[in-house]
Amino acid sequence: MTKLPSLYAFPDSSTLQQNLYQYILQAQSDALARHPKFKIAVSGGSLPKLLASPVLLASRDIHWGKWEIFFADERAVPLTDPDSNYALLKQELLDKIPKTASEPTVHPIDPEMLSDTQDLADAYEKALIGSFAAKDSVKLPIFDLLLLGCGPDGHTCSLFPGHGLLREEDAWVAAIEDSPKPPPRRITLTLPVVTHALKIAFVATGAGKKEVMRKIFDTHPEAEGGEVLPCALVNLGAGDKVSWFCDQAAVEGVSFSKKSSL
Ligand SMILES: O=C(O)[C@H](O)[C@@H](O)[C@H](O)[C@H](O)COP(=O)(O)O
Repeated sequence: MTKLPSLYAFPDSSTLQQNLYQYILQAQSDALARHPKFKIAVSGGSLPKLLASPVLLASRDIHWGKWEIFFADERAVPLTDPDSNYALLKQELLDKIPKTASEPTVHPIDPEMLSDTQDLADAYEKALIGSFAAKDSVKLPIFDLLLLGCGPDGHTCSLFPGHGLLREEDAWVAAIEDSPKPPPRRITLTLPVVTHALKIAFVATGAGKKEVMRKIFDTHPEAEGGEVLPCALVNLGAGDKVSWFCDQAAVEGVSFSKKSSL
C-alpha cells in the first residue's frame, strides 16, 4: 500500500508555528544523532516568516551552529535584491537569531555568476557536492529536512506545472529561465533531490490555497495519465516522509482522509 503524506490543519498561525517548531526539533535531533550537521533547504515566499516563530527563536534546544542551510530555490538576482530568497531569509530569520547563539552555515548563491543561470546552478550544485558527497559516490544528496511552500498553481521550489524541468533526472540543481512566477530567471533543487530528502514539510496558509489543496489531495490525475501538479508529485514520490502544515482556510473543502488536527 502506498504510504500517504500527513496533512495537519491548525486553527491559527501561532498554533501552526508551535507544531512546526516541534517537528523541526525532532528532525534536528534525528539528524544530529546521525551526523554532525543538520542539513536543510528552505523556500522563499511566505515560509521564512512562518518559520521564524518566537518559539523557535527563543528556544535553547535549537543548535544553530549545527544548522547548514541551503536554498530550495533562488532567484538569479543580487543577494541584496528585494526578490532574493537569501535576503528574505536573512531579514526574517537569520538576523533574528540571538547574538549569543552560534551562527548557522548558510549557502547563498554565488552573486558573481548571475549572468548565466546554468553556471549559477552548476556552482550551487558544487556547493551541495561539497557538503554531501561527490556525485559519483552518491546518486543524490539526502537532506535532513526540506521546508517548502506551495504556490496557488501547485508549484514548489521553482518546479512549475507542466514544465520540462519536472523530468530532470541527472542534475541536483537546475536553471530555469522562464519561471511563470516572476522573476523568470532562477535555480531550483530538482524533483529527485526533493523526494530523496528524509523529511519534507510544506507550509500552506490562507484561503488562496484551498483550490490547489483540493487538486493536490482530492484528485488523482496520475490514475488517468493526466498532468500531476509539482506538489502532488512530491507527495507521490516521498509519501509518508511528507507533512503539510496548513491553516483551516487552506484546507477548507479538502476531504483527504489523513487530515488531522494534531
Ligand atoms: O522563490 C520562490 O518563489 C519560492 O520559493 C516559491 O516556491 C514559494 O515557496 C511558493 O511560491 C509559495 O509561496 P507562498 O508561500 O508565498 O505562497
